[in-house]
Amino acid sequence: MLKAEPVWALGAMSGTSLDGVDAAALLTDGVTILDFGPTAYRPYSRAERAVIEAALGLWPGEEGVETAAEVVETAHAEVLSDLLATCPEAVLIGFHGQTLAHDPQGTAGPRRTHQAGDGDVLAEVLGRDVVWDFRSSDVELGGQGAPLVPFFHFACAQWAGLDEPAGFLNLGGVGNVTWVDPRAAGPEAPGAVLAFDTGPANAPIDDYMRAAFGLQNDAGGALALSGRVDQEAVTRFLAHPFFLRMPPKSLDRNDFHEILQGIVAPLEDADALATLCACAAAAVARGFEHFPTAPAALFVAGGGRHNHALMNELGALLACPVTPVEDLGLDGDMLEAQAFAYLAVRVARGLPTTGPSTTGVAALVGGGRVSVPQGG
Ligand SMILES: Nc1ncnc2c1ncn2[C@@H]1O[C@H](COP(=O)(O)OP(=O)(O)OP(=O)(O)O)[C@@H](O)[C@H]1O
Ligand SMILES: CC(=O)N[C@H]1[C@@H]2OC[C@@H](O2)[C@@H](O)[C@@H]1O[C@H](C)C(=O)O
Repeated sequence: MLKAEPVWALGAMSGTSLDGVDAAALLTDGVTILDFGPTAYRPYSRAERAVIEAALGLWPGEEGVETAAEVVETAHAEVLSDLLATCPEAVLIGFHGQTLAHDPQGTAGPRRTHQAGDGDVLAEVLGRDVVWDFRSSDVELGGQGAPLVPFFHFACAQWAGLDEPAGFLNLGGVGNVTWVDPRAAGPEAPGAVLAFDTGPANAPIDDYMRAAFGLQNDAGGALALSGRVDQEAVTRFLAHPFFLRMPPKSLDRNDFHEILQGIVAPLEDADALATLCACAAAAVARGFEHFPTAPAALFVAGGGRHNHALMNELGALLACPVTPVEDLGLDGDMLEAQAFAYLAVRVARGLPTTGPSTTGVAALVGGGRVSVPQGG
């Protein structure tokens, strides 16, 4: 087990938007953020993305999973060895892997979650201890297995010197939000955080752009900004049973695929995109109803903060200021990668990574397996 001294760790995240791997270095003792280090990004090629996409919804042992895992491992080995070259002092690596399937409710079989990529392989290639499989034990113990970033959001709030409750929103493929009270003693203290997935965010927007135009995304939300929101469709979207559930709650990438397909089908392109942005923002606003107190501000990370239509919708719906996490001095493209560096150190120190207020697990849980390089 690591001592309580700060160490440099690397973290890597391959998110639900399937765009690529984010990696970042962090100096931490697993409680406090002491410094942010270099970052790196490695996009998936079209062919790699297609392999991963074909494996979405699959569980270990099913055909296609092994090939997807190899793509994930190769991309991570590349980006993490580049990052190690710029931060050789890193002693530990947090490796999330790629979620292929997530069913913590057990709606289609046993309750389970599946992240592709083997930590043993990366430990061997990179010559460092690798912490991975962060979600399984939480799900086995009755939790949602997601979101995992909330304890790091708490550390970010303290690092930024916030002194009243605030929200941290991640707009990735899926959205997740953390209400944080930075005055609490630590992230695991009662009342420190409340977190849950909010709903779909960029994934349906990207899927639409790919199908309609062969593009990766609606850059800056430009097309959505020229469209008109179908408010009646947003109301239909909000009738989805997910919004009736109390947190904790989490989502798989395509959980809203069918309903959103139905919503956009009759609309013109620009109106469809404007409506998808309005749905993502309305889902966040619904989430606010669960917060213990009104947050002083909502700080937004993830690629969706670059989508001005989405950010405008959020600003219009929420009573508090909505701003990118850059306003706190944080890097909104790397927050999740940094979170997995932070969580890796917590695992190595035997500290919990999730709890009743983040995943709904009955007690605090330290998720994650540690792979040690052979002979290391
Ligand atoms: N300039 C931009 N304009 C619009 N959308 C953007 C822009 N830049 C990135 N995005 C979108 O942001 C997403 C990537 O963000 P991010 O890396 O935060 O997601 P992720 O980590 O893959 O997903 P998740 O957090 O759900 O796991 C993609 O859907 C991408 O299309
Ligand atoms: C199962 C899974 O991989 N969920 C992702 C996804 O992407 C955003 C949201 O849904 C969040 O719950 C989670 O990722 C972040 C890193 C988390 O666990 O905090």
